[in-house]
Amino acid sequence: MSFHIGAQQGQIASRILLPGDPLRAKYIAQQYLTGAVCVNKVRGAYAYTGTYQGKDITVMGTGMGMPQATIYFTELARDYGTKTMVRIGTCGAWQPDMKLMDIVLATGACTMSGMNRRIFPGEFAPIADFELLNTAYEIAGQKNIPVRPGLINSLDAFYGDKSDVWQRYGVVAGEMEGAALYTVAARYGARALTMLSVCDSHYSSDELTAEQKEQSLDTMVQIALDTAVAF
Ligand SMILES: O=P(O)(O)O[C@H]1O[C@H](CO)[C@@H](O)[C@H]1O
Ligand SMILES: O=c1cc[nH]c(=O)[nH]1
Repeated sequence: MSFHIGAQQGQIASRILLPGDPLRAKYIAQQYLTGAVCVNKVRGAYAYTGTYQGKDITVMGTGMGMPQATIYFTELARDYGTKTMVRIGTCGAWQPDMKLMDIVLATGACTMSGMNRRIFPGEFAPIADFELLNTAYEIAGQKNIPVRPGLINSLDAFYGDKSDVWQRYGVVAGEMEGAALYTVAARYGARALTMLSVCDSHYSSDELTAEQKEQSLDTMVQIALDTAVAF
């Protein structure tokens, strides 16, 4: 057990998928994992461990925002020795040519979050692990699934006032955890990637429902599973 996770040592796999939504984790475990066992229920941050293509894998919900998610990222890497961490989140589209369900591979994460300055004593540049990123890109290509590699912005405030400066600098999406994942992974020697599915847009009123965010992100999930078990 760690301070916030009830799983015993050995019950968390070295590779893990990390949705924000714990019910997305439950859906993925039920749909894709063989022999899935729920290994954490503390605070509703459900974690399930099973196998995919014969390899151990865990999927765990980390909640919304960097203060909460950072607790889980840290305890998973530091206390359970997790080495391959793939966030599978939702995001807002920040470029006009993007639509619902488009998949982003976050090459790096801009952030103005206080969290990153508290984890690292300065201005760390949070970037994806290149091999993980490249593997996800290649797997998507093999499946003929278009993906958009690019910079994201990890925000503290979902409802903050928006500036268009990020869009002008080519940032493709906004979400709330990726920068912290990349920084924590660097701190503990894990590899990390953030993959995102577009659930709303700056340029239209289209948005996914809660149920769709839970149970219809299969295209991204399948790329993430195939990527994670390559490590
Ligand atoms: O769908 P998840 O993975 O939670 O990701 C995004 O959705 C939440 C906000 O609606 C934030 O956690 C944001 O990062
Ligand atoms: O616009 C959005 C959509 C999902 N998650 C975010 O953080 N922002």
